[in-house]
Amino acid sequence: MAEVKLIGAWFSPFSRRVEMALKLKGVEYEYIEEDLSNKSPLLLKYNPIHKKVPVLLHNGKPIAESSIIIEYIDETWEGPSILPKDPYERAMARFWVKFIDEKCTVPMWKACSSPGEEGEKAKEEAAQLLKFVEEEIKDKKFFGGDNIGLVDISANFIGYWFGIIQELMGVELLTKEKYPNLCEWIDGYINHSFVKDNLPPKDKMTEVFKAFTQPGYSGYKPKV
Ligand SMILES: N[C@@H](CCC(=O)N[C@@H](CS)C(=O)NCC(=O)O)C(=O)O
Repeated sequence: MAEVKLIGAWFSPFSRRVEMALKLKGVEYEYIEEDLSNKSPLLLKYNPIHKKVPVLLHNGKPIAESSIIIEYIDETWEGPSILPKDPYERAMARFWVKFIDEKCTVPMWKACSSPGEEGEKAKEEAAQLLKFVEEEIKDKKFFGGDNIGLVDISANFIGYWFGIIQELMGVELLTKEKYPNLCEWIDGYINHSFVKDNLPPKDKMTEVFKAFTQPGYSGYKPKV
């Protein structure tokens, strides 16, 4: 039997994406929790370039970068498709994942965490970028159509993590009034039985974000 291991961090939206993909396909795997404030020789050996989680090990061979891992999982195991079959739809799914990862996440994070002018600028930028995502989801149940797919899994920061940060920091950016479609997607997404079971508990996540904001905190913190 194939041996599948995942090096991850429980609080990481990127790790959770991969866990969701493995579970969607029904792949059995061993989970190895990484301490990002004191990286293990295992992580450094298998992801020497980025030194980040997640890393998937399949029969001892490593794959890094969550989007690449998810595509690998989709191509390797049978079960519900994570990427659309149609080449155009597949290209567009990749486009939205890239857009969310490379354009949206940092301003969203800064909108909540940066003080003063930088924070205000980030809020404006994030608000505009989220409008594109709002347009894309429109009246679809999921980005993947009727079923959860690549973009849904990959938008888990928007769907879950961001809500916790907003609440903690008292920011009201992604609201029902301004983003009704996206908020409806969030409701459907986080309450979907499969997703619900694959998200870190809100109170534990809040503690992590609280710790990041403490003066003198020296543990792992996302670099933006
Ligand atoms: N582009 C990467 C991002 C992964 C990532 O940022 N992982 C964070 C945890 S949320 C990490 O391992 N950070 C360690 C570091 O920056 O040193 C992916 O999609 O897998």
